[in-house]
Amino acid sequence: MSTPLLSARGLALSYHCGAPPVFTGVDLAVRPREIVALVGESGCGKSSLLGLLGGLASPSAGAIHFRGTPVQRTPGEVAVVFQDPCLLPWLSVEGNAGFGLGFRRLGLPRAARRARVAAALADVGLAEHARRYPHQLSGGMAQRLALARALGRQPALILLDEPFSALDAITREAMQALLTELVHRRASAALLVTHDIDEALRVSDRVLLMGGRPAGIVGEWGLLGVLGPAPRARHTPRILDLRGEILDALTRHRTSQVPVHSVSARPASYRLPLDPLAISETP
Ligand SMILES: Nc1ncnc2c1ncn2[C@@H]1O[C@H](COP(=O)(O)OP(=O)(O)OP(=O)(O)O)[C@@H](O)[C@H]1O
Repeated sequence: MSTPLLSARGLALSYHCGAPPVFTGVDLAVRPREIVALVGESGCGKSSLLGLLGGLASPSAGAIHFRGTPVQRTPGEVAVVFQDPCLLPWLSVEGNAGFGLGFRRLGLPRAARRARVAAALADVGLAEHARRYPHQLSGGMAQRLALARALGRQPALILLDEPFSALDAITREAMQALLTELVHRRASAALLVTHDIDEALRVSDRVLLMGGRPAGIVGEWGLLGVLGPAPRARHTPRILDLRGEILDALTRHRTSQVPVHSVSARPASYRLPLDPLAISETP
């Protein structure tokens, strides 16, 4: 098996000295060309874990390795995409896509920067909107631009924190297909934090479930051999079985005390809400 691009061993995080840890003992790995989905109940620590992996905070314990080497700072080969596209309103689409590429430490000549931005905007279908400004974009376009900004760095690994959760269902599916296509074509890898088990089953090669208190990785499902390559059709019988399995595991490893109603009587056509545990059973 190939060396993981990114791996974590025994990661723990407490936000304050003496506070109970949000998670402990987290081991995970993301391999080249792999899309891994991280799912779990709201508040269990998914974003906090992604923040550690993306270098936005330091762990209380444990180690992060990149290409097998321990790292203190997240390398430039890792890019992060947040739920909020975080665009700079005074910069054009082109300017936002290239933001950061001009940093001196990257040493990128102007022509190379322009080529990267053009390629990234073409990849996400925004080439013809390069001169627009963020207020002239739809939510889906803004999210594609955030993805283009990450792609411009030509990352080996993209960390995504619920990047599509604010989009309508059709745009979300288009973005999911785009993400899988880009990861496969650019031979990179992705770790996707999502509330949405359907999304995890549609786009990922492997699902990790975070849960418990303090949280940890409590379940893992390899999808590639079972469901074939992503993106996948919705609601095939095997996907529905797996969705039930993951939801049951999620319920067993709950973090919070939000009441949960029976999941067994749910019809096959039941549509998961964004937070699968915030279920109010209307007849
Ligand atoms: N900066 C912070 N300071 C203190 N506590 C924090 C901070 N950020 C998050 N937390 C706490 O850490 C826990 C995990 O939060 P986190 O946002 O990582 O969960 P999550 O699984 O991503 O949630 P959601 O799915 O709702 O986004 C929560 O109890 C939260 O209140």
